[in-house]
Amino acid sequence: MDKNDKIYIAGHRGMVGSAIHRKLQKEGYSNFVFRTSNELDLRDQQQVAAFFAEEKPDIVFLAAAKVGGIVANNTYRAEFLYDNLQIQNNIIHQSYLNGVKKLMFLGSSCIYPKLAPQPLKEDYLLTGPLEITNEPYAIAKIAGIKMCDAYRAQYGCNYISVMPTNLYGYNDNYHPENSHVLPALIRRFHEAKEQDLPSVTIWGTGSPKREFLFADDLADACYYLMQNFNEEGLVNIGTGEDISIADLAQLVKKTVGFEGIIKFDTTKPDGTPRKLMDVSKLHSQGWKHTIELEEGISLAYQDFVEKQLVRGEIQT
Ligand SMILES: NC(=O)C1=CN([C@@H]2O[C@H](COP(=O)(O)OP(=O)(O)OC[C@H]3O[C@@H](n4cnc5c(N)ncnc54)[C@H](OP(=O)(O)O)[C@@H]3O)[C@@H](O)[C@H]2O)C=CC1
Ligand SMILES: C[C@H]1O[C@H](OP(=O)(O)OP(=O)(O)OC[C@H]2O[C@@H](n3cnc4c(=O)[nH]c(N)nc43)[C@H](O)[C@@H]2O)[C@@H](O)[C@@H](O)C1=O
Repeated sequence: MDKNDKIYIAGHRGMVGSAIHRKLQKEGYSNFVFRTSNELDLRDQQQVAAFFAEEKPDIVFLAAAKVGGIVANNTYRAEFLYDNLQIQNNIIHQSYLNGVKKLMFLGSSCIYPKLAPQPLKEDYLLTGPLEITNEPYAIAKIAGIKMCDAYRAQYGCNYISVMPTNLYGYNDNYHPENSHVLPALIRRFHEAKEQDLPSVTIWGTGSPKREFLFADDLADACYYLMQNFNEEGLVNIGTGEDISIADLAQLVKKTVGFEGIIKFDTTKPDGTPRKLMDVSKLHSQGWKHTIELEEGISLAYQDFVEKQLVRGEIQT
């Protein structure tokens, strides 16, 4: 990447896209092109073709997607498959037609088989059945990896794929039903404290384990790999450490300062029992995370409080 390259961050208002933007600004990049989903619907082939022909970006970060937690993935199965395939097909194909120098595709740890051995190595891709709650999303993400590899093999495009673990951070989605677990718990514990409630209920049994990476660490890794990684296949991005959902709830409870008890709603799905990333490929490339979970939850909670109380930006 050169300092005067024209950089298109698809999804620049989202949690990941905004973190990548902050990181690139910090590194001295300033030639950006952005479109919100209202200005450019990335599912629309003609709109995307016209945008690439007009703007001719040099570098693309593909961080736009239909994103959500376990219940959103399971409820809006059609949109998670259709929107994500459309968005990534349009961006990757138009990048090829318009001579984009390098593209990064963001997948997810849910591409791995539900019962794959732990930790999850990159070569476990397509070795077994997927977790059913997010199968449509995972199928779209797997197609994205294969699309980058196919354009590299046939046309020599330098398109790389990274697989982030579960993320959290600034600009997260705090929707009560559709969000991921960490923002959901931050909000629920905060509201319970505010309302002086005796208990907070979390979904599932509490026994599944998840790994969490702060979005600014992810952005740092994305920038690093954009400069140093030029191969087919995929690279996991995570911390290599996980925690049970019950223990995570205790951490959020402590950070928020809630004093009641925790209950479990076992009518809600647990999803994959465990999704611990093998990060040896990432570490061998020379990158490691810096923000540990407790610190990250504290930063995310401050951001939530500020957005909710000061700017009224949290969705209801
Ligand atoms: N959050 C997580 O835990 C994880 C996320 N990822 C991946 O990281 C990437 C970013 O996720 P994250 O930042 O969390 O998601 P967000 O929901 O925060 O942001 C997604 C962005 O995508 C844009 N977008 C969605 N649909 C369209 C559309 N039809 N046309 C144009 N833009 C659209 C939105 O734009 P606008 O704001 O303008 O509406 C939004 O800014 C995704 O690829 C996701 O799969 C991977 C692993 C975990
Ligand atoms: C990033 C990843 O995110 C999704 O997969 P997931 O890891 O299952 O994500 P999740 O954050 O929604 O849940 C994690 C765990 O936490 C439990 N849990 C408890 N209480 C709440 C709760 O209140 N909300 C949510 N969402 N989960 C809760 C929940 O039951 C589950 O056991 C994919 O669909 C896919 O999008 C993907 O790639």
